[in-house]
Amino acid sequence: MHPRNLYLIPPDFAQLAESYPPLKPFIYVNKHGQPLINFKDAAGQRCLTEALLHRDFGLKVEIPPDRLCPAVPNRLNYVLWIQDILTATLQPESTTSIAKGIRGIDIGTGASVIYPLLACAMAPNWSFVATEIDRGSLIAAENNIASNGLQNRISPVLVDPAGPLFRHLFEDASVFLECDFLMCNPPFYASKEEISRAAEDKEFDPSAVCTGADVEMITTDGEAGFIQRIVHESLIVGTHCRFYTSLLGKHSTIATIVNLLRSLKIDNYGLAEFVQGHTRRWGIVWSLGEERLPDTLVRSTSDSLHALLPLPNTFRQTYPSAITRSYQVLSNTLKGLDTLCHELEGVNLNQIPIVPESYEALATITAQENTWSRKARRRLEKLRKEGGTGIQYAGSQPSLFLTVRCHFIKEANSADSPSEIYRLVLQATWTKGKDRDLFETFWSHLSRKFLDSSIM
Ligand SMILES: C[S@@+](CC[C@H](N)C(=O)[O-])C[C@H]1O[C@@H](n2cnc3c(N)ncnc32)[C@H](O)[C@@H]1O
Repeated sequence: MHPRNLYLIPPDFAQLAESYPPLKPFIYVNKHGQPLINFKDAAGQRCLTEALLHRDFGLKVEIPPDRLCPAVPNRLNYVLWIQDILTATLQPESTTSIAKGIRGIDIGTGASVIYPLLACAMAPNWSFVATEIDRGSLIAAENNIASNGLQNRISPVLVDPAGPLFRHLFEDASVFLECDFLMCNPPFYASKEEISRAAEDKEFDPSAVCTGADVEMITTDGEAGFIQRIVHESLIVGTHCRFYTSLLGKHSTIATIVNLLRSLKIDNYGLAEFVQGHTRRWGIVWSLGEERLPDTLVRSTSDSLHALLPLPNTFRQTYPSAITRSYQVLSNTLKGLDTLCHELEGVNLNQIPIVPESYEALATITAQENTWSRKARRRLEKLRKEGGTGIQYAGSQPSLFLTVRCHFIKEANSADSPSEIYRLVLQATWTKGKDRDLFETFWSHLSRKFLDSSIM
């Protein structure tokens, strides 16, 4: 579960019913005296969702009995993950700054409008376009939006099931031209037969009754086909949307979508795993822009995803603590690459500081091109000898953005020296750019300089 999920500790149902009395009839006490809810009772499930949204988010929501009842804790995992992605990549110069607000699209919002309502309840500057093909669900969604006074922040849109999923929204200036993210909890199945098979295999939520109507659960090409359509439309919309995301309910879908992204040369993607009780879901995100996603958010540690993960955006190397000159090595290396822009914070050390863990040198670096390879340095040298002033980059955008951090970590030493020693950690994080080779060659150059200094 997401570490910021309110439901890391399961709710006390008796207390919840006190704050939302309509829940009381659905509570029973088990033989250990524990108040519980029967998740196989659809009315009880619905009332629980309404109670949690009411007590924890101040939302008034009515879910029609014949439509999908969303489980709040797992819907919250997905919203929190998107919040993390946006927080980690929000650039001051971003076209959709905090002042303008965060704008998202929810594909297939359902009667509960669960994602837009949760997100808007948590963040006052978020707004949504929420699409739906089912007129009944859309009417219920409109009522839920109005009950919460969110008509000016959530715009429900009825879309044609045979038409595009979202690309047309970008052609219609009355909706919007730019957005920060797209999210979707797609229909899982390709047919009724698949639903029956999944029920036999107990693939989904074995402990809860599924309240979804066919229109909500079934789509012609199934979950994978639906997300493939999102990928193909994202190629058309491009960077008008910063991050495309989707929830995945089937493990087999992950490889299908990752392979599609790889075949389209989209390397800026990531995967997360959300575990909630018996339910396991995955999140996929990709971007056609330059903002690189932090490994902590998109390189899930789950073994089952290992082969499908993107390449890392952070490299780390440790060195003997003898490199007290880390700041100096970093500073000299950066100065030596004269066309590179950098800002360096930290202090020059002559010895290991008294509190080594508190030491940190930080550099923010941008580069227009490779000035560190042997070939590039020879070229610059030649230009200089010919009397030129070096390469002029006036007005051109940097192609590489990264941060470098040096700090110390404590390590218990081996038996021959029981005392604790410190090692220096050099870490580089790629934050923006399209050219992985530029980042990786810079890292090789920098880490080699540190290695050379540690053996001197
Ligand atoms: C699994 S439900 C998710 C509902 C809600 N977002 C939630 O998480 O509880 C999928 C939803 O997508 C809708 N849907 C199916 N095809 C769609 C399409 N082409 N465009 C927009 N919505 C669609 C269904 O009607 C349904 O409401």
